[in-house]
Parts: sequence; C-alpha cells; structure tokens
Amino acid sequence: MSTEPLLLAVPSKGRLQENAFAFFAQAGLPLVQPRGARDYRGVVAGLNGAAEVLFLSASEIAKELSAGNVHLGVTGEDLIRETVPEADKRVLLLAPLGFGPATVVVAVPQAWIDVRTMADLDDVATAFRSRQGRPLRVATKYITLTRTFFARHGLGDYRIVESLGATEGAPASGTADVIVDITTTGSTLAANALKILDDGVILKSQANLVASLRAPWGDTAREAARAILARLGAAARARAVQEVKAMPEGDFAALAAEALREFRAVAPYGVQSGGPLVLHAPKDMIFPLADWLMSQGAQTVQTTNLDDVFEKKNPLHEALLAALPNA
Ligand SMILES: Nc1ncnc2c1ncn2[C@@H]1O[C@H](COP(=O)(O)OP(=O)(O)OP(=O)(O)O)[C@@H](O)[C@H]1O
Ligand SMILES: O=P(O)(O)OC[C@H]1O[C@H](OP(=O)(O)OP(=O)(O)O)[C@H](O)[C@@H]1O
Ligand SMILES: [Mg+2]
Repeated sequence: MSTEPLLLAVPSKGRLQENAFAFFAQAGLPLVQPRGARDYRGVVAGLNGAAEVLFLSASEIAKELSAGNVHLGVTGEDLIRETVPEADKRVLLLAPLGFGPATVVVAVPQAWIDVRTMADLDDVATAFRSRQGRPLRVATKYITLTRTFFARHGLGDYRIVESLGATEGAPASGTADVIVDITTTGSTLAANALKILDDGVILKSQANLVASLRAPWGDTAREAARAILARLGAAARARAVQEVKAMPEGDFAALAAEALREFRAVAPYGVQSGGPLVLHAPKDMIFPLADWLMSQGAQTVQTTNLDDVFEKKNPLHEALLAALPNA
C-alpha cells in the first residue's frame, strides 16, 4: 500500500495565482506555505500531510501533469492543449474554475480589409507564395494549436515564427504577417491594429482543475483526492444552486417532478407531506421557479445562498475514478 502523499501543483505567480489561492480557501482547503511566501512547497491544511502543494508557473504545471510528476494541478486549458501530447491519455480536465479566461485567436492586420476568414487567409498565403516567393509568416508561442487549427482549415503553406512575448508587435515590426495569441479584453490586439478572423477562434480557455493520469496514484493519494474533490464539489454545487423553500398547494410529489422537468430543480430531502417544499435550483432558474410556485398557491417563496452542498454522489471524484487505470 503506497503512502506517498498527493502532489497538488498551484500557480506560484502570474494571473492565475491569486484566484487559485482564493479558490482553494473558499472550498475550506487553505494552502499553507509553512516557511513563508517564497517557499515553493506547502501543504493543504486539514489533510494530515496527505496532500503536498508545489508552487510552479502555469506552463510548468501543464508539463508536470503531462509527465505524471504531480497528481492534480491548476492551469489554463490553453497550456494543456498546447503542451500535452495526446492530452486525453495523459490528463483529465476535472472542472473549469471560472477564472483566467483567455481566448486563443488568429489575428491579422486591420488594414487587410478583405481578409475576414481562414479561407481568405489561405488566399493571402497563396498570394505571398506567388508574388513574393515566400510563405505567410505566423508569429506565435502556441505552435501545436496553430498547426492543428491551420491544418483543419486546409491551410498548409505558412511558416511559424516562434514568439516568446509581445507577439502582437510582430506584424508591425515586420517579423511576421499574422499572429496566433491569447486575448482577454482585446485591448492589446486593438493597440496593435489587429483584428480576429470571423472563424479564427481556436480555443476558449480558462483555468481548470486537472488530474494527471500518469501520476503514481497510490492509496494515500487517492484518499487525499477524494477528500479534496468532496470539498471542491460541495463548494461548486453551493455556487451553482440556491435553496428554495415554499408551501405550494397540491400534491408535492407531482409539483417536485414538474419543478425538476421545467426548472432543473431537485428536492434533495424528498417531499414531506406537511411541507414545506425544499428545492435546490440553478441560479438562472430562481425567478421563473418562484413565479411558478406562487402560481401553484405559494404565498411566500424564500431563497438562500448555500455555503456547501456535500453530496454522496460526487461527479468530480467519479470522473477521476473512471479515468484512472485499474481504479
Ligand atoms: N490576459 C492574459 N494574458 C496571459 N495569460 C492569461 C491571460 N488571461 C488568462 N491567462 C492565462 O494564464 C495562463 C498563463 O499564466 P502565466 O503567464 O502567469 O503563466 P506562465 O506562462 O507559465 O508564466 P511565465 O510566462 O511568466 O513563465 C494561461 O493559461 C493563460 O491562458
Ligand atoms: O486581450 P488583453 O486583455 O489585452 O490581454 C492579452 C495580452 O495579455 C498577455 O500578455 P502579457 O501582458 O502577459 O505579456 P506577455 O505575454 O508578453 O508576457 C497576452 O500574451 C496578450 O498579449
Ligand atoms: Mg505569460
């Protein structure tokens, strides 16, 4: 029986760091750095040493998950898709985390007014070859994503100019003709007079909780993952729903069935004959559900934000178990 602790990799700096810390703390899993903020190892508090934390950069986390050197990690989906070969065999994206949004796009100079689509860009590539005797040049650090996307659009005659920063400046400085890079607010593209092709969205990325399928998943690591995923799952479920309480008139069982069908609301404690009817409903359904409950005779409909909703059936843990070898 393996007692090696679970290794969790969390961004140590950059855009994802602050949100990642807050995310674990909010789920009742504070990450502590016993020797201070410059310490690159820590622990997940409350798990008796069963889970250690490694603080790495977002791109290193993608590599370590791929290699199986950590069990769980937080990093951007863009970095996973770019750096992990045959990603589906090596990692499992357990859950998007709602922060670190970034879209990987193909962008061209705004001055190319007739170029709006990947098909137009293919024509440009053909023109570069025949008139200038050279291929279209694409500046990017997303080499794999670019190759796959261009191939999917039948665009083959181009050259990648590897860029390690300030990619958006490449067309103006003449080192490339077009770019593939991430954008969030769009202000960097606009400042460099670039526009996104209509069909030029390669990937909509955000930070994800990712499991490595190649890591040595011993008993201690599995048990730590179960405990972590139970807490994360409870916090996620609590964010997704509100509790709704009301005393409608009529057959509660039939009303609960209709609430599920029409409003995706569940009755987690079943229906009590004396009432009230207690439901967990998705946040975007609260108003229509309340309206409907009042149309069914409820005088008052009360909703509550929840801190945690622990459920015996934990979709995160089940997804992990299903993906791990001989689980
Ligand atoms: N506006 C943005 N610019 C850069 N990255 C962003 C942005 N918004 C979200 N992200 C995401 O943050 C992750 C990259 O974070 P960061 O740049 O801190 O990591 P890194 O590339 O590993 O670090 P570094 O480049 O300093 O070594 C990516 O997944 C990216 O999609
Ligand atoms: O759409 P926006 O909101 O303008 O954000 C996108 C820009 O932000 C990032 O650059 P960053 O500032 O991290 O510099 P670097 O990648 O060159 O290090 C990214 O590489 C884009 O250039
Ligand atoms: Mg960066």
